[in-house]
Parts: sequence; C-alpha cells; structure tokens
Amino acid sequence: MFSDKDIAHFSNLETPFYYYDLELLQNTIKTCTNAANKYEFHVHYAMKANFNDKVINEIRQAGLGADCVSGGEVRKAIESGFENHKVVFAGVGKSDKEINYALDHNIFCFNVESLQELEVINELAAQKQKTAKVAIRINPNVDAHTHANITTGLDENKFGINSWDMLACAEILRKSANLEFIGIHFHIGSQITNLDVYKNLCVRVNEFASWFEDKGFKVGVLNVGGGLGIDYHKPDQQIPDFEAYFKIFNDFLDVKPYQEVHFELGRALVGQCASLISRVLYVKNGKKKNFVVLDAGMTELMRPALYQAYHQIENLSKKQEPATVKYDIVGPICESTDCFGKEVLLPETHRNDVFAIRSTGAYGEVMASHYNLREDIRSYTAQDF
Ligand SMILES: Cc1ncc(COP(=O)(O)O)c(C=O)c1O
Ligand SMILES: N[C@@H](CCCC[NH3+])C(=O)O
Repeated sequence: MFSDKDIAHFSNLETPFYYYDLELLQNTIKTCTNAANKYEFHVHYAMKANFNDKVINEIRQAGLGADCVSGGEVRKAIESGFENHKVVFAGVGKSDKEINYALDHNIFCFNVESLQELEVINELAAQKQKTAKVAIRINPNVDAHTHANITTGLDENKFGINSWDMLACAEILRKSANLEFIGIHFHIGSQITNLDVYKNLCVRVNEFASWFEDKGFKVGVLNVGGGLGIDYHKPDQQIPDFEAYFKIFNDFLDVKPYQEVHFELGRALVGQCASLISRVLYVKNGKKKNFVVLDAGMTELMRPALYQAYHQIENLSKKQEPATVKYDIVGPICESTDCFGKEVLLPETHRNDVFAIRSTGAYGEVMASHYNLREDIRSYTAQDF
C-alpha cells in the first residue's frame, strides 16, 4: 500500500507519527454519502473516533453532521464550522456546563440517557427561556456480537434509558414545558461486523417508535447510531460495504413519510485512512522470544493494550524480504500490556527499520495520552511532503 516514495519520506521524519491518507478518506466519505443518499438517510460523524482538524475538515466539507459526546466535542464541532442544526450531543454524563454550552449554541438535539438528565435539561433550558430538542436514547437490549468492552446496548450497559422506564420517561416529557421530543436514539456497540445484528436492532426501533406514537408522541427522528466495523485484517481493502449496511435499514425499518433516519458513524469512515508510523529502537533476541521495541507505544495507540485489538503490523524497510522470524512487537512504556502484537511473522528486523501499524484512523490519535510524560503525537498527510 505504501509506495517507495512514501517510505523514503517516512525514513526522513522523526517518529512516531500518524500518517493520514486524505484521498482514501474522501473516497470513503463519498461512498458512504452516495449509499445513504439513495434512501435519504442522514449521517452524523461520530467525532470521538478522530477529531484531527484535517480529518474533520473533510467530513464537514462533505456535508455530514457531527455526533458529539462531550462539551469539548460540541465546541470543536461548532468552532470547526459544522452547522448548529447538524450537531447532536449524546453521553451518559453531560454536566450542567456542557448542557448550557449546547443550549447557547442551539444544537439540533440532545440524545438523553437518563430520566434525571431529562429533568436537568428542562430546568436549564427554562432558565434560558429556551426549548431544548431531545431524543430519547433507549437501551434496546440487543447483542452487538462484538468485543465485550465496546458493546453498549445490553441491559448491563450504562448507556441509554431502559425499556421499563419508558412510561416514566413519557410522563416527564409530557410535563416538561421546555423540552421538545423529536425522536428516539439507539447505539448498540462498535466494530460490528455481523450485519444481522442490525436487523434485530430495527425490530426494536420499530417497536419503540410505535410505542411512543401510540402514546401520542410524534417520532420525527429514528437515530440508529453507528458501529459499522472495518476489516482490520485487510487494511488495503479499505472501504466498508456501506451499500449492504444501509440496505438493511431500508429493508427492516418501518419509516413513515414524515420520519428521518439518522446514523452516527465513526470508525467506518475514518478507520482505514491512517497508519501509525514508528521506528525500531531495539531488537532483543531471547531464548524463547524475540522482541522488537518500537518508539511508539500504548500512549500513541491504546487499542491493543485496552481491548487486545488486532492491527496489521508491517516492516516497511524490509517489504521485499520474506517473513521468516516471529517477534513480539512492543513499545517503550512501563506496562506489560504495552504490546502491539505477539508472535508476528516478519522479515528479519533491525534497529531503525520503519514500521507501519495499519488501520489506526479511528480511536488512535484521539486516545493518545501523555502517560510516562510522552510527547504530543505528530501527524502528517501526503500533502505535507
Ligand atoms: C453514541 C455513539 N454513537 C456513535 C458511535 C460511533 O461508533 P463507531 O465508531 O463504532 O461507528 C459511538 C461509539 O461507539 C457512540 O457511543
Ligand atoms: N474506542 C473504541 C470503541 C469505543 C467506541 C465509543 N463508544 C475502539 O477503539 O474500538
């Protein structure tokens, strides 16, 4: 995937850094919006996946909305030029300060995750003599069949309002003069690769939409969240099957003529557009194991340490040579979980070889930390060379 010219540029730069392929990002966004437009579906970008300025600029220019999960993300969306009426704010723990900021900026809606939060938003909106638009995030108890740490729509998860609280929720909505109910919201998890899961979600969305309408509420928005996964084993087959994904919702959701269907995609849009580029500091050949020590660690890419996530690892300096040696690929951080891959078969590796850790556009740069007093992580695009 990387040309010899790319690799020559990488070799001249201080590592580690994220390398973004903006052309691939543009193609991914275009494929997604073309597939969504076919059914008049609306896509908000889940900003938590990556808020690098260059990335969100591409997304904003393509006309997508922004799905935010903190006051900081709402501010970033507004300051980056996303139109207020395309900004949504979800999250189980919105502080008063964050709610006030979002109210001041007249965002499209709050995806509300508890009964108490509904009351607080009503109170804060009343103080400003405003009406807050709200969608109810419902926990549908649908298994996303993904890693347990990134599932969000089961009874044991903290997200959303449970079905048994819906009557109380309807009561609060009815008596809250400063809330305008606009619809219902779901998000069952991330890195979902079994699309059948979404059929189960559609069944639940249909049930809850009918429930609210039977109680006299107009459900204008069906927000089904995001979660579409990418293939971490095939970083070069880069654009997810958006056609198949949206078709499921078209086939299984009962959408009334006055209803809009909203999506919140993160990883599927940005996951494949970046690689973490790192240099080999040391190679340690032990009796039982060989270690490659990189200059990138879990502070630059936390996913393997946090979820034992797989990322393809390539030695770019030896790309013509056969893979003959198994290495554990580790970072410099003082944690034993600081490991990007175990027993990875690679060409014989040496100090200063340049490595790429692929498919790191989503939840890579944004989850970087300063633990061990690490420096800020750099990033480049092809246009920087
Ligand atoms: C509420 C909400 N919406 C959207 C997303 C985006 O998820 P993904 O990056 O898996 O598409 C997430 C993260 O899982 C989320 O929590
Ligand atoms: N950060 C996670 C996914 C969580 C998504 C946010 N709800 C990942 O890297 O896979």
